[in-house]
Amino acid sequence: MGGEAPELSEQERAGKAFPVSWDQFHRDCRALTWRLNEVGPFHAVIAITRGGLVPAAIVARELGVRVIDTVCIASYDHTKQGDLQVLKGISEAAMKLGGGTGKGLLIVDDLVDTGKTGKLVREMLPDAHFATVYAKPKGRPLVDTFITEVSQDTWIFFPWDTALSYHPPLRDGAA
Ligand SMILES: O=P(O)(O)OC[C@H]1O[C@H](OP(=O)(O)OP(=O)(O)O)[C@H](O)[C@@H]1O
Ligand SMILES: O=c1[nH]c(=O)c2nc[nH]c2[nH]1
Ligand SMILES: [Mg+2]
Repeated sequence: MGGEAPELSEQERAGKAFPVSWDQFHRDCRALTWRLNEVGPFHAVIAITRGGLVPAAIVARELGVRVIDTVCIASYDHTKQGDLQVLKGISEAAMKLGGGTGKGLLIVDDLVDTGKTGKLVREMLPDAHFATVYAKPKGRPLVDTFITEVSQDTWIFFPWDTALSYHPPLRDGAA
């Protein structure tokens, strides 16, 4: 008997699902921009890839920012977080625009969860403004501006990771 219990993924631990449609995501990004418009102007947007690319494009479009750079970080293998890997750092040109500390730069990501990714980027650009569309409680203190908070035990499903599929009715045999 015995044997080790299988390690649960973030999603299995999370349990609750929060699916987000393209329409909802676009609206939430626009709402984020309304808040950011009070804080800017910004010299450039720094998208944390890959999840930050879509909100960064929408926010930059609304704010009229044309300089967009990326910091490429990977940590989740599907729903399980491993070590953070910086695959590409911030470009020299963007660093220069932020005076070396990120002043006047806007970092954008889709969400903060544990806050590990956000913390790493904040260390690279301590004076930048950090915005995410969604925030979970553990990562929330790292973010300057966000739109919706979801509980730590919720998994957010983004429209680029999902597809429409059949859902059986609640009552057995009702199909
Ligand atoms: O606050 P944390 O616990 O660090 O998690 C948040 C990060 O995790 C996801 O990225 P992921 O590493 O899965 O890569 P992706 O953006 O390429 O999907 C998400 O887009 C955030 O960047
Ligand atoms: O699609 C995702 N949904 C989440 O809730 C999450 N947390 C970390 N990384 C995540 N990716
Ligand atoms: Mg990401």
